[in-house]
Amino acid sequence: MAFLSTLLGLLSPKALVVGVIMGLITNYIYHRLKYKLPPGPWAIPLIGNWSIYSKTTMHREVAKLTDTYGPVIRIKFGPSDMIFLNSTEVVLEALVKKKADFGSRPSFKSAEIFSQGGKNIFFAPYSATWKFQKKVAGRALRYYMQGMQLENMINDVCGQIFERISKETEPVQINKILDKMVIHMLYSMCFGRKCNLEDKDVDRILQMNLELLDKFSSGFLEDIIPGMTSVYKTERWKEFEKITQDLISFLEGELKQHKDTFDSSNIRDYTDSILMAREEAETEEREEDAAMLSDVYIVQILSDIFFAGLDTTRMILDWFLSYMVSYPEYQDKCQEVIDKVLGLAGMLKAYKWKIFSGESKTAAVKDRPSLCFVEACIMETLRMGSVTAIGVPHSTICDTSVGGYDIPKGTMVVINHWALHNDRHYWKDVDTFNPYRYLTKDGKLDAKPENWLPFSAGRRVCLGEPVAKTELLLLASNLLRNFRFKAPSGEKYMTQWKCTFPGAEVPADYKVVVEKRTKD
Ligand code: HEM
Repeated sequence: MAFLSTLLGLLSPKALVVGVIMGLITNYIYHRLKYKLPPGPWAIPLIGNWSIYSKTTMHREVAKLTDTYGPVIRIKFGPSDMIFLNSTEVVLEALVKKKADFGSRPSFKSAEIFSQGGKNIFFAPYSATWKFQKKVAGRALRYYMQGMQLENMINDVCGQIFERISKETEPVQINKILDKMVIHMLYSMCFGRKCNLEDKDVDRILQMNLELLDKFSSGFLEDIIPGMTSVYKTERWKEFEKITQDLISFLEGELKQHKDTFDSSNIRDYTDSILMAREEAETEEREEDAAMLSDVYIVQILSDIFFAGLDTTRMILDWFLSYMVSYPEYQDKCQEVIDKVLGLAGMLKAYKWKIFSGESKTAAVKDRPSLCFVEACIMETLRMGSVTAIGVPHSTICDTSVGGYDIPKGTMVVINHWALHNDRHYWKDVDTFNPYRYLTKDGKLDAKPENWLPFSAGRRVCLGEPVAKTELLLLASNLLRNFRFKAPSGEKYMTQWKCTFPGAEVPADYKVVVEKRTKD
């Protein structure tokens, strides 16, 4: 009886609160004594450094702190640690030298919903399934890039979009047209459809994606408070779940159509390439591999390619054109190089002619070595136009260290690409757009600068890097070959930036005058 009353006494609310607080304090002291954690600014208990992590410009805020704290900085995200790596030295130590230590992803409730429980590549924890999926997805992309499929698809999309651009007689907000161009390109690539600008399904997907960014990219309380969605679902959360489910249903529909018409002797697109990998695993009785390519995993691989490629590519193209308008001398130089390689033929005629004759007068992969100046402009755009300023957060799979500090297992680690790309000690005239940074004296591409890391590095390096670089070069070359982009008359245009969601800088709204360079 006395034992029971003691136990009940221990469980009284007052005792519970005291117990929890004591537990937290003990855990905090243990943590601080066991680990030499990186330094960082003072944080409000439990809430953390709200004034930093709630800002869309947190990459710039944290970069400012490096003078005080050095390149490894600890920010409190709610009650959890968030470690920012702000120099190439510590980024490469973590991602390349320490190999898998920093190779996982933190778990967020919203990411879990989007990835159907971590089944995509983007948000998946470091695991055998993630490794296998990344390998299969990478092989399928390489397969797709062989031969003429990619070029044909880009030429088809350019042909149709350019016809539309050429009708613009007033200053136009070009990013809307670029968005359409990129979504049609990805749609053709993933699902093999010939580009049709009137296709309402494609517009709907773009709209849903923009809505997701617009309404939800500011983040969720549900990601900070564990278990919140099990107790209460806000209207905002329910709306997020609905749009996400609509996007997943769209991908499921495409997968079903492909399964129904799949023919391994005729691989039509990226979806077929992944289905082919599954068929191979089944034929060779690799049951575990086939299970990792079940329908839900394939849907998520498609989601990776579609959505990881969409925003990054359309935003970088937007930056590219804004820099071409701000620096007309570089636009001139690009056009001189492009004209030399491709000749100055009739634009729309060239596309029609190509369709009839089967020959191409548009930018091709084989032209790449001759288009170094355009590629250097794209590299500089990727440095200055910070569309993935804080990349995708990493998480540690074991107790490890970086820059002389301990990083406990399960800590969130952020790569501050913006800090690397805007390091005044590394880049001369850091705020000036200068493609010559990447070129040798004789105009060839030089070795990649150490601080240039837009696609990240190591185990989690961007899966789409090779395809993104090729697409961007071909799209940019085709655009500049056919049009001259200018600031509306009399205006001196200089690129300004704004942040649409945390870590994603895009050009502030601008309009351009489009002049056709070629005759119809
Ligand atoms: C301008 C274009 C692009 C940029 C700047 C970019 C940048 C990035 C960055 C910074 C990451 C995070 C890497 C890390 O965690 O350290 C990433 C991851 C990823 N990207 Fe890209 N990306 C681009 C285009 C693409 C395209 C076109 C695709 C698909 C074809 C793609 C697919 C992915 C995937 C699947 C991941 C996750 C990789 C993993 O978690 O293992 N990206 N990208």
